[in-house]
Amino acid sequence: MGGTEKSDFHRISLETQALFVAFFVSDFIPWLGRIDTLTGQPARLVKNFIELDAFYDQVINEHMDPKRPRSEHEDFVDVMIKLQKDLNLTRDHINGVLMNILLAGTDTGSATVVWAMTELIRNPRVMTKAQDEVRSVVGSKNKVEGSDLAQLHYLKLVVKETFRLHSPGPLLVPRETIRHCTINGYDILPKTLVFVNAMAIGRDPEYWKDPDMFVPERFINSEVDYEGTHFELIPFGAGRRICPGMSFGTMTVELTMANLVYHFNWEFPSGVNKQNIDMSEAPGIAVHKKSDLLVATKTSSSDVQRQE
Ligand code: HEM
Repeated sequence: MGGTEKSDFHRISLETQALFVAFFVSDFIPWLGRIDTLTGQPARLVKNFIELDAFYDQVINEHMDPKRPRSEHEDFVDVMIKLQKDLNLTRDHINGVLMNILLAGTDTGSATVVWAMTELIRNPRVMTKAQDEVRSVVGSKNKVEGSDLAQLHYLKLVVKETFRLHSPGPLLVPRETIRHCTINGYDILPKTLVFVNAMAIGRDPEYWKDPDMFVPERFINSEVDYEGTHFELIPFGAGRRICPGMSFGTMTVELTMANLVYHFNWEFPSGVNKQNIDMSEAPGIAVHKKSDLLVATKTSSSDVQRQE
């Protein structure tokens, strides 16, 4: 993809994110749906989906062009085109997978990396421990690879603690009840739209000691994981709509974090410190840090090794 396409996609996906959390009167009072039409919300939705489809079409067309320069590795669009006949895939299938990966699979991971870096810089003890682990496992290889991840036990706890405290998709995907049920004494009628607040659950003092503290060690000797069976930690949801990209997403975050702490020493730039750093969240389907994380790098890992 060229530079222009990337920025085009960024613009379109920002609009998609905005639409996910936009206010539609008809969500609350269905018979007043005309107000949405008057404010132009449905037209905005349609325009956004047309733009998304056009973008995916362009990517697929480029991949089908026989004159396209071959890259060393196939990407997932190449693979799907190759498998199209064998698996009976239509263009809509490829388009749908592209949408899943590009919309559901990128923003969540990037938001997690920013929150994890923020917590590491606020907690130098944790940062040093993670750095020591990564640097001792990777040594002078100069790059953390996927195969190193199995040995990065502490780094994995750092990512897990980030998922608990900063669940990137805090309200999961909305559910609709199919029958009457009672939760905590509240009657929930059939066809009620239900939101599960994974972030609030991850910070619930009934289940977590010092819930607002960033302490990756809390998971040592704990059987709680985020794979959808321990309901106190559900950053990827649970049940049949659980995130299908959980392993891929976790691995991407772990690998990115491992390389960031391996290569650089990080600190706050002058004027910013643990007390005054802005930890507020921006509204959106994936919750990003509201203000950009400003950081300074001190030395690279190669400098560190040279000093040793
Ligand atoms: C750090 C990374 C990620 C996080 C935290 C995350 C989180 C979530 C959450 C909370 C849900 C809603 C689950 C529910 O309501 O029970 C979800 C759904 C989904 N995620 Fe992820 N996700 C991540 C990465 C990915 C990746 C890499 C992909 C694709 C390659 C992906 C694809 C999807 C899809 C397609 C759904 C909708 C599933 C459905 O509704 O049936 N996600 N994700």
